[in-house]
Amino acid sequence: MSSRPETPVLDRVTTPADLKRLSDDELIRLAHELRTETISAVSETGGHLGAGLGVVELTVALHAVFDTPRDKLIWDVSHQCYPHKILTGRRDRIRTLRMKDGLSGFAKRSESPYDPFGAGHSSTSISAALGFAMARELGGSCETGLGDAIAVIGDGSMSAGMAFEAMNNAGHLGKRLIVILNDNEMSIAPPTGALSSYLNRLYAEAPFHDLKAAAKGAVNLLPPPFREGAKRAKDVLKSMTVGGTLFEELGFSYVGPIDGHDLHQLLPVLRTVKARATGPILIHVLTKKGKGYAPAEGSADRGHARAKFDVVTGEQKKAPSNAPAYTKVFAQTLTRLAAADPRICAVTAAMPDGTGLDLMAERFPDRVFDVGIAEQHGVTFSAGLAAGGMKPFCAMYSTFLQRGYDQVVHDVAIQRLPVRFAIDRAGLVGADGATHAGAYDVAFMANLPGMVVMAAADEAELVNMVATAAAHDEGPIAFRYPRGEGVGVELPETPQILPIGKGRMIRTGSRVAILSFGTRLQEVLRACETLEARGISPTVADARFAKPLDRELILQLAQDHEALITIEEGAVGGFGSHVAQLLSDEGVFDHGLKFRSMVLPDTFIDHSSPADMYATAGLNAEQIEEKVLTTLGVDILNKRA
Ligand SMILES: Cc1ncc(C[n+]2csc(CCOP(=O)(O)OP(=O)(O)O)c2C)c(N)n1
Ligand SMILES: CC(=O)[C@@H](O)[C@H](O)COP(=O)(O)O
Ligand SMILES: [Mg+2]
Repeated sequence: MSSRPETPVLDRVTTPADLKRLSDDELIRLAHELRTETISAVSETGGHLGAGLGVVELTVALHAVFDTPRDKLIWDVSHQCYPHKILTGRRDRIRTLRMKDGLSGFAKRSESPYDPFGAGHSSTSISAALGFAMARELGGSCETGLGDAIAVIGDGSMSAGMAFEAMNNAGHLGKRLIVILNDNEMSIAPPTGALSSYLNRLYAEAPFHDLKAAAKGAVNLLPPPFREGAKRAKDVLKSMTVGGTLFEELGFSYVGPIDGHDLHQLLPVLRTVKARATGPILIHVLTKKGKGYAPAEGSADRGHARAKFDVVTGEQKKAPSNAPAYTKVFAQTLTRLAAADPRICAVTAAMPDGTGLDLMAERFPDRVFDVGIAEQHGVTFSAGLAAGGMKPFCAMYSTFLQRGYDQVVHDVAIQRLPVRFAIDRAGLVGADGATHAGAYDVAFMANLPGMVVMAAADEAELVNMVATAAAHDEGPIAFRYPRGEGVGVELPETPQILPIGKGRMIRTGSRVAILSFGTRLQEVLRACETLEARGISPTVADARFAKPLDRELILQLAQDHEALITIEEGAVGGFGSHVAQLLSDEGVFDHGLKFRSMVLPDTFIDHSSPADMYATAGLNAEQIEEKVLTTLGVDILNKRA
C-alpha cells in the first residue's frame, strides 16, 4: 500500500452532500478509499488509528443516509472521528491532525459545523444527543438547523454510568433519538465487566434477537433479508418466553446486532430507521477495531493509538528514549512495594496500559482492578477498599479524575480514608490538547481538608512519593507526575519515605527565591544558568508538597529574599495560590516581598507538542528568566538591574 493511495471516488467528495449522488456500490468503493486515506494520514501524523478504521463503513453510511450537519452526528470520545473529518470538508488538512495549528484529534465545535458537540472524554454522546433532540422538540434553533440526533458510542464507553443516566432519561422522555452502539469488543484494553459479557451474549445469540424484534412488531425496522426470515419465525417466537434486551427495558427499540462493515446491511437499516423511528432506538453494530489494516487488527490494542508509522510494515517511528517514563517508574515501584505488602492494591478506570498497572497485574492479578470507564465508581470503590483495611492506589489521569471529584470529596476526603491517588498525565499532555490537559488537579485536591498533595520533580522523587503514599495511613494522599519520560536521574535503591509537608533546598543564592512544585524544576535550573551569566544567582527549592505546605521553608525564603516566585504545571488556585494565602495570612506582604506565581494561563491551550504548549503557557526556562528579571526590576532590554 503506498502512503498516498489512489482515491478516485473520495476525490469526488468534498462534503457529505456528495455522498447522496453515489450508488451503494460506489459507497462501498468510497469506504475502501476512505480507509486507505485514514491509514495514510495517520501514518504521517500519528494519533488514534484503530477506532477510526473500525467505523469507516458506519461513517460512510451515516453521512450517506442522514443530512448532516442539520442532523447532529455525535461521536463518543470522538477519537474515531478522523474518517468523519475527511468526509466533512477537512480532507485538505487531515495531515495536520494533532499538530500545532492543525486539526484537533477530536470533534471540536469551533472546527466545523459537522462537529455539533466536542469530546475527548467518554460517554457524553447520548446525553448531548438527547439535549439536541429535546431542543428540537421544544422549538430550539441553531445555525445549521435541528434534525435528528445520533450518538455513536463504543462498547467501552457504554459501560460508564453517564451513558446509562442518559439512556434512562431518554427512555423516559420517549422522543426520537438514535443511539448506535459500536461494539468492537474492545476498550483501549479488552473491556472488562458484566456489560461486556452481556453484549457478548447478545451477539452470540444474534439470530434470536432479530426474531425477537420481529415478535415485537419491529419487523419493518429490519432490512428485507432479515424481514422475510423474521416474519416466518414470528409465530414460533410468540410461544417463547423472552425477556427484553437491557436497552428495551430502558425504553429503547433495539435493532441488531448487524455487521458494521457490511454496507448492504448498514444502509437499509439506517434508511429504515430514518424513515420510521418514532421514539428512542438503539442500533447494535458489530465492528472490528483496526479493521482493514493488518498491523492494527493484529495488535493487542487493535491499533488504538500510534506514533507516526511505516504503512507497509506498521512499524512506529518513535524517538529513542533517554530515561524511563514516569508511568513505568510508578508501576515498577508500586509492584515492588506490593510484593512486600499484601494490603497494597490498585484501581484503574479502563487504562491498565496507560497507568502502567498492567505491569503490576502481571504479578498480582488479584490486586489490580480494571473497573472499566467508571472513574466515579473507581474512586468510591477505592474508598471502600481503604475502609476495609486495604491500601488502594487509585491510578487515574488527572483529566479523568475530574469525573470522580464528588467521590473524592464525599467518599474519600470527608471520611479521611487513606486512598492513594496516583495522578498521571499531570500538566500539559501535548497532542490530545485541552480535553486531556491535567491542569486542575492541584487546585481541586489541595483545597480539601486533610488531603496531602505531592508533585514529583523527577523520577527519583516519584519513587519516593509512591513509597511515602504507601506508608501514609492517616488519610488520603495524592501524588502527580507528567506524561512522558523522566529526566534521567538515578533511581533510589531503597525508596525514601518523605516527611509529610517538607520541601527540599536545591541551591542557595540571593535576592530571588524560586519555589518549584513538580517537573518545572528542570526549566527553573536551566533559567538559573542564564541568570548566573547575568550576575543573578537565585535560590531554588523544590516544595514537594502543595498540601500541607512547608511553612517554615516558605517563610524563611520570604524573609531571606527580595522576591519569591512559585512555579507549577497547573491552573490558578493550586500551589501558588496556597503559598500566597500563607504569605498573606502571615502578613509577609506588609513587609514588601515581591511575590509572583507562575501558573497555567486562564485559557484552554490547543494541541501541540508539550514544549510548545508550555511556551504558550509562559512556563519555559526563558520565560522564567524573564519573570525573575522583571520581578527584580531589571531592565530587560539592557538586562541591567
Ligand atoms: C472519562 C474517560 N475515561 C477514559 C478515557 C480514555 N479512553 C479513551 S478511548 C477509551 C476506550 C473507549 O472504548 P470504546 O468506547 O469501546 O471505543 P473504541 O476505542 O473501542 O472504538 C478510553 C478508555 C476517556 N477518553 N474518557
Ligand atoms: C482518547 C483517549 O482518551 C486516550 O486514548 C488518550 O488519548 C490516551 O492518552 P495517552 O496517550 O496519554 O495514554
Ligand atoms: Mg470498543
